[in-house]
Amino acid sequence: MISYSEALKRLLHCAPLPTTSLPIQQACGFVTADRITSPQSVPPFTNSSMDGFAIRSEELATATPNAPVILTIVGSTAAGESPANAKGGTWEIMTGAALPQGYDAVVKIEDVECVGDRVRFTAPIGKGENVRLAGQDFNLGDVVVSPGDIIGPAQIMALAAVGQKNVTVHRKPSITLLNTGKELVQNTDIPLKPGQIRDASGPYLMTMLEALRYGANYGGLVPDDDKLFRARLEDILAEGAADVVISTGAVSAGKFDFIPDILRTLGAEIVFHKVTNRPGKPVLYARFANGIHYLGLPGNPVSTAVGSRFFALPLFRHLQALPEEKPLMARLLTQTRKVQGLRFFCKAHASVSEDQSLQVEVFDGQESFRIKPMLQANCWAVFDEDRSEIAPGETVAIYPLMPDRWMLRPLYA
Ligand SMILES: Nc1nc2c(c(=O)[nH]1)N[C@H]1C(S)=C(S)[C@@H](COP(=O)(O)OP(=O)(O)OC[C@H]3O[C@@H](n4cnc5c(N)ncnc54)[C@H](O)[C@@H]3O)O[C@H]1N2
Ligand code: MOO
Repeated sequence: MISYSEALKRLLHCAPLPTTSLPIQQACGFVTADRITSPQSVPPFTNSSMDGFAIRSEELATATPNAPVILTIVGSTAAGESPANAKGGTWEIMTGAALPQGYDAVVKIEDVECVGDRVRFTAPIGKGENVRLAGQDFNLGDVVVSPGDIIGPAQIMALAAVGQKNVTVHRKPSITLLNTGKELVQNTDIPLKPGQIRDASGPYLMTMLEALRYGANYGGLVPDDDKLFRARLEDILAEGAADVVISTGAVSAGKFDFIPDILRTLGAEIVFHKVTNRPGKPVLYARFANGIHYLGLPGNPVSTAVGSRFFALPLFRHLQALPEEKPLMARLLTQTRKVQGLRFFCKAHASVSEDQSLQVEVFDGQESFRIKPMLQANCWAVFDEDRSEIAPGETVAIYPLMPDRWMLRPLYA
C-alpha cells in the first residue's frame, strides 16, 4: 500500500496527450497549447460608445444652459459605415460607428436639443468622452491566450473578436467506462431479487464526466466473470479508441476481484494497487505498453466518487498539460475523528461565514456505501494520513465536489 501523494506522483508520470487544432467554437473546455497574439487592433477603429453627436470638445468649453453652443449637423454615420472626415460643426453618430477624424468626443442624444439641422449643447464635455479608441481593448500583438489557459466562453469571445479561426489545444482523453458486478441491475423497471442492487456508480461516473465536458463511452456492465471481462477489455483495447479505461468494482481482495490478474495477463504494468485512502483504498492504476491508462475504481458508490475525483480528474488534467489542482483552505466546524495512517476524503459542505471566511462542515455518514450525505455536500474535505483527531477551528483542505472547469483558474491560480 502506498500513500496518496506517492500514488499521484506515479499516476502523473506520463506525457500529456498530443495537440490538435480546433475551430474556436468547438474548443470550449479544452486547454490551449499555443500562445495566440492578436493579429489586429480591437476595436479596429476609433468609434462612438453612444448614439449622439460627435464634436470637438474644445468648442463646447463655454457651453451652459444659458449660453448654449449651437452647431450645425454636417453628416451622419451609422455602425458598419466607412469612417468619414470631419467638416466642422457636429456629426450625427450611432453607437459603434467610426468617429470621423477631427472630432474627439461624443455628446449623448439625451443631452442635446435638436432643431432642424442645428444642435444645442448646454455643457462642456471632456476630450475622449463616449469614444472607444482603436486598440483600446487589444493592441496588435497583445496576448489573447497562453499555453495552459482553459478555453471558456470568455476566451472564445476574445478569440472571435480578434478574428482567430482555430486554436491549438491538447486533446482531451477519450474514456471508456466498464462496470462489474453480477449483483447490479441497471433496468429500473426490473424489481430487485434478493442479493441484487441498483447500479449507482455507473450513472454517477457517466454523468459526472459528461458534466465536466469529458464524456465517456459506456463499455457495458460485465458480470463477475473473469473470462467475459477479459474478452470485453480485449475488445476495447483492440478498438484503440480509449486513452483511459475506467472500471468499477472487482479490485479488492475477494474471490471475484479478478481485475489485477487480468491486467497482468494482458501485459499491463500495475503501477499501484491499494492506496492509504478512505474511502477508495483498493484503487488500482495500470498502464499498457502502448500508453493506455487503466484506472480500477472500487465499486462502492462513494469510493467511485473519490476515485474519480482524486485519481481520474488529476490524470485528465495532466493529460491536458494542466498543473496539479490546489485545494482551497477552510476553517473546520466539526470535530472529526479518523483512522491514523489513512487519508480521509469526507463528504462536506463549505460555506462563507459571517466574517466572510470559508468554513466547512464535515457530515456524519462517511462510509463508502452512504450516498445520502452527498446530496448535501458541495466539497470534499481532505485530512492527511498522520492525523486522527481534528478539532473545530483547524484549517483543512477542501476540493469542490464538481470542479467547474471555467472556474479552475480563478479558484486555483
Ligand atoms: N478482505 C477485504 N475486503 C475488502 C477490502 C479489503 O481491503 N479486504 N476492501 C474493502 C473496500 S475499502 C472496498 S471500497 C471494497 C471495494 O471492492 P471492489 O472494488 O472489489 O468492488 P465490489 O466488491 O465489486 O463492490 C464493492 C461494493 O460496492 C457495491 N457496488 C459495486 N458496484 C456498484 C455500482 N456500480 N453501484 C452501486 N454499488 C456498487 C457492491 O455491491 C459492493 O457492496 O472492498 C471492500 N472489501
Ligand atoms: O475504501 Mo472502501 O471505499 O472504504 O469502502
